[in-house]
Amino acid sequence: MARLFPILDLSSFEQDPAARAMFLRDLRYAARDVGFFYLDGHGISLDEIERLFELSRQFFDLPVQEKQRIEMVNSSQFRGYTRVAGERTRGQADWREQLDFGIERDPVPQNGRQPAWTRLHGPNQWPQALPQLRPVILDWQVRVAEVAIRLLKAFALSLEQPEDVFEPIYGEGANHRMKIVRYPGREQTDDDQGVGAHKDGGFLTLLLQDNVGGLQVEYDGKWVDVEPVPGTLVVNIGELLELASDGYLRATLHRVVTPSRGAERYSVPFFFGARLDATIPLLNLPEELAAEAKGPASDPANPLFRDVGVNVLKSRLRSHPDVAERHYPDLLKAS
Ligand SMILES: O=C(O)CCC(=O)C(=O)O
Ligand SMILES: [Fe+2]
Repeated sequence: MARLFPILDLSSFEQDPAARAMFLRDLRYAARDVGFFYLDGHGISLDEIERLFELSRQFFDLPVQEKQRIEMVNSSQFRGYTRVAGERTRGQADWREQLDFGIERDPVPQNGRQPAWTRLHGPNQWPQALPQLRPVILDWQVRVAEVAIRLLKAFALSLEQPEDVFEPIYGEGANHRMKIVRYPGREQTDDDQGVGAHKDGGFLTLLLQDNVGGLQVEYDGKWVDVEPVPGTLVVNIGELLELASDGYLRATLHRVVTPSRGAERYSVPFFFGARLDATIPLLNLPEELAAEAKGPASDPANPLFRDVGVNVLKSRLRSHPDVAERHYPDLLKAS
């Protein structure tokens, strides 16, 4: 049976013109028809992958008090630890624990005149009890951001745009977020919802999953398993790339089902986003592609803004109401 989610080899994009043309064609179909595919040939080694999983396991094995010392609610940048059921998707608790990171930088001093999203810049929270985690995460951020940029260039070409058409969104300080995630097994909950059905809000998501399985994508009205393929990253399109391509590229609904009894699942989603001060470009597609573009999906419950910072802050406030209440009460009052 043909695979619904193809495996694309990014290294063939950097080879001879024939291999490159084939890669671009496959990429366009994969991203348009299902919006999900596996990426191989990305240059990240199995050792790097294993090291990251090993440190994730060590982090989640820490005593709960250690994890709570860096709870996300301490951070106006939405960085840090979220306990099981601490995050919500469409109002329902997600049965997973996670540690969120963004770009490590100083906060922007506030004088009340900057846009609210400037408060999203700032430091991460690192676990004191596991100092080895920090260099591994910082390294992963660099490695995967590079892959995302190579891939965005390929997306641009596959849409018959100049290779650097997305440069304004990632040049000089792209913005991204990532997290390490643990889904506990069925013996700890009756709930199926590891994470509820959603689309990703950024540009591109590059996900590392272990070999347990549970990620599902909605295709043709059914939920289809994204089986683990060792060494690959699972790539999916975010809503802002869908918006930029006038719906030619699809942001697809996906979810994670709670692992079976006695199992647990680890994953590392990396959300490549645009600079917070960017405005999403609207691509001018050639006629034959424009004819196939469906227009971005519009969901009245989830309006999309072309101003990236506004969009990112909107979705962070919605996912983490405790952070919103502690650090953004001014915005909650206004809305
Ligand atoms: O853990 C996964 O496999 C996917 C998680 C996910 O979709 C997300 O965090 O946006
Ligand atoms: Fe997702």
